[in-house]
Amino acid sequence: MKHEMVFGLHAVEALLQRQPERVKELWLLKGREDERLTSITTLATQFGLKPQVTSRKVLDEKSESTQHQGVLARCVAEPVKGENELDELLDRTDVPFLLVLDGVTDPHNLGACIRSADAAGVHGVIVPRDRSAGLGPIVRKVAVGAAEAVPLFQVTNLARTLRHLQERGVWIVGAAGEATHTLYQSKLTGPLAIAMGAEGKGLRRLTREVCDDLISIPMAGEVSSLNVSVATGISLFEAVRQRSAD
Ligand SMILES: C[S@@+](CC[C@H](N)C(=O)[O-])C[C@H]1O[C@@H](n2cnc3c(N)ncnc32)[C@H](O)[C@@H]1O
Repeated sequence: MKHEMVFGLHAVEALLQRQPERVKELWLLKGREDERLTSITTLATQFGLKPQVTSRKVLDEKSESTQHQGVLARCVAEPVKGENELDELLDRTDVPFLLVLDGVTDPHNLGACIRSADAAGVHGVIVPRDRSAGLGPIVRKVAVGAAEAVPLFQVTNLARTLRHLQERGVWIVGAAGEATHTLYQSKLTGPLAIAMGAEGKGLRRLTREVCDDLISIPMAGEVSSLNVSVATGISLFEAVRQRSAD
């Protein structure tokens, strides 16, 4: 059975709240006492887990990071969700609201996008299997628990998946700085997927061609583009605004 490390206060707490059965070992930093750690200890104890108190050096080594915030869990790796699980989500969701990330490779950006997706009420995030950061410990830590809440679907051929979404009635809107009309002029109600491009290259040509609509976020200053996680937050919350007024 494959295992993975999850660290960070929010990520480990969310894991214990949502999927405690996956957690096999839990380490806490010696000498660190605060409300959050107490809550994690209480949750762990409820599920029969005995946290091991250890030094910063051991936590750094085990997590291969210094960003663990004094909390580290070893857990059974989650099976990767793909096209079939995405179809199941569509079957059970009346008005799907999806986020597509076309090759976001920086785990901090992916984590921040998942965090915004959770806050906006997105039902699922879709990424290409080969050209994206996976759900590693940094992504989970940056997503502060959202990675345990919002499903991530890793698909083999993104353009094919987008066409399949269209066949199932989902409207695909791509965000691209050079689009001639803006996010605020676009219709973001109904079954919807918003597609964002990669940090360097933006949306790939095939992805762009599949989109039903391309929108830009107006830029007033000198720089030509926003960070992808910032653009994701702006786009998702414009959709939330339109969807709640609908
Ligand atoms: C850092 S940008 C990529 C910039 C890239 N040079 C390009 O030409 O698209 C990453 C992604 O964020 C989104 N984005 C950033 N700024 C945007 C804007 N002003 N309007 C629409 N989308 C934007 C797009 O999806 C873009 O592909």
